[in-house]
Amino acid sequence: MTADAGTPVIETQGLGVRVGGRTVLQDVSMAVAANEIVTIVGPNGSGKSTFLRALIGAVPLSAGRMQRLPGLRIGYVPQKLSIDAALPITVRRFLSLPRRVTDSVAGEALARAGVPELGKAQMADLSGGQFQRVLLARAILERPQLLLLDEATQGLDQPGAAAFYQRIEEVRRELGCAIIMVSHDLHVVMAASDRVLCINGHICCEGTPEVVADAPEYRALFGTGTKGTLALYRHQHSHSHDADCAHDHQPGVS
Ligand SMILES: Nc1ncnc2c1ncn2[C@@H]1O[C@H](COP(=O)(O)OP(=O)(O)OP(=O)(O)O)[C@@H](O)[C@H]1O
Repeated sequence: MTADAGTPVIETQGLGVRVGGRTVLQDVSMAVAANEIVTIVGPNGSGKSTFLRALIGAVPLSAGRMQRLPGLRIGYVPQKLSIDAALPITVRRFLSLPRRVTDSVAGEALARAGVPELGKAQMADLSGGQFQRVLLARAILERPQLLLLDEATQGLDQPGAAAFYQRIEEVRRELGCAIIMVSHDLHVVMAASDRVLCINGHICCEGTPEVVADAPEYRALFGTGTKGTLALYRHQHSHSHDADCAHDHQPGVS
């Protein structure tokens, strides 16, 4: 099914998640419309990956509600996926795990991900950028209505990351899907996003990239110059939190 523009494909109200007895996320309310690209930024350990995992149903909610379009097809590119280098497996076979797909479906997904030539390559032989493209191809095999990407450009150099995000825009255009992505490549991602959510256990601020870049809460986290990644690790958190927000606010903690 397709979503009307304006109908959220996914929505959370007062979402809370506890992991290992700690509140990792609280009171997260957001909605993402069809065809929208939303980026989630926040310091290490602020709950970004946990939020994506909650959206796909991999971690239970401890509070609040989540609503998805009925039968919503979701594609997910995880932050890490390790494949045993000793295990010979081609890209084509990898795309058929865990569910077998036809050659035409696999070929179309690889083409959309920008790596049509890689079907016969061994997974272990791929470069970091090629590997990420193959993960993207796997996530879009079933033409998702919502695509979630968790730091999909980790380990790529800046041109590689920029090319990847450009491809994401094309995928959005071709499939008409909504996209939620977590990224540390602030400057690149901010340009590619319709909306940014800044999360630190809760939503600190949100809006268009321009609005968020100017928000005091964002500046408290990332510094006044958008020097991107470096500022992220110099996390100086100044605004107050509710007592139940157990995030420890240590820079560099993941
Ligand atoms: N399986 C788990 N068991 C215990 N604690 C966890 C687990 N998963 C996440 N956490 C904790 O939850 C908090 C949020 O983690 P999460 O991975 O969501 O943060 P993040 O914002 O994605 O961080 P990063 O930018 O480093 O990837 C962290 O304090 C982390 O230690």
